[in-house]
Amino acid sequence: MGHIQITPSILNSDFARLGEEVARIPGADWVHVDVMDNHFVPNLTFGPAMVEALARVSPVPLDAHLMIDDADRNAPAYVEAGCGSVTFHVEAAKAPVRLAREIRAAGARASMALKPATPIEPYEDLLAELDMVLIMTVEPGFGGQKFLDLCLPKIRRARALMDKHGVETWLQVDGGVSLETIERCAEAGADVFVAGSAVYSAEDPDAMVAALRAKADAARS
Ligand SMILES: O=C(CO)[C@@H](O)[C@H](O)COP(=O)(O)O
Ligand SMILES: [Co+2]
Repeated sequence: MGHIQITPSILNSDFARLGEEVARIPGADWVHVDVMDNHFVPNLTFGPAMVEALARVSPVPLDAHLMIDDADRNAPAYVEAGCGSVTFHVEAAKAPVRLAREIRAAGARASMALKPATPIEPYEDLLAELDMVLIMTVEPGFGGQKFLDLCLPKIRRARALMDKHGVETWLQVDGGVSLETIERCAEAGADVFVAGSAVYSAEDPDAMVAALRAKADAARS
């Protein structure tokens, strides 16, 4: 299991001041950018040009979460835009192994996301091809939703499969992660934590990043 990492989502930040919003979280490990196309999910956010502009000013690397159809064709643009990590949804990819290899070859970390109803077991043999697996703990599309406890067993099963195969793949959780829920995720085996509304509704977002990290670290020991 890797060290604890916190990746705040800018989905609930002020889109009119994105450069300033990312400057408020210098203590984060990554900035999580939720890319939505109004097809894979019923919401629309950023495209590659916007992400490229953000990558130029962000104090930490970008962790792109692509909630878009036809991931095979559309994901490589986000590596080119300067993201350090690119996550595609397996439900939107026709050839996930080829896509993961393409993302890695282009110089980014390759990651695969699963919606709450998508099982991890069919993808056991893909783990070595991936730098990270993202387990959604809400239905993708919007920030500020309630954490789904029903996803915790899948986090445990994913960690067990990673241990069984001896891979270094990170395990990210995304959706409803807060001071109330992060310990449960860390105990289940997650090591990378997305937090959107918890960070950007806090008076001091960087202090919230530190508080989330401390809770996850404590849950580990
Ligand atoms: O991918 C998504 C939503 O689809 C997430 O990244 C959320 O935007 C995180 O926000 P909170 O649930 O933490 O408010
Ligand atoms: Co996300």
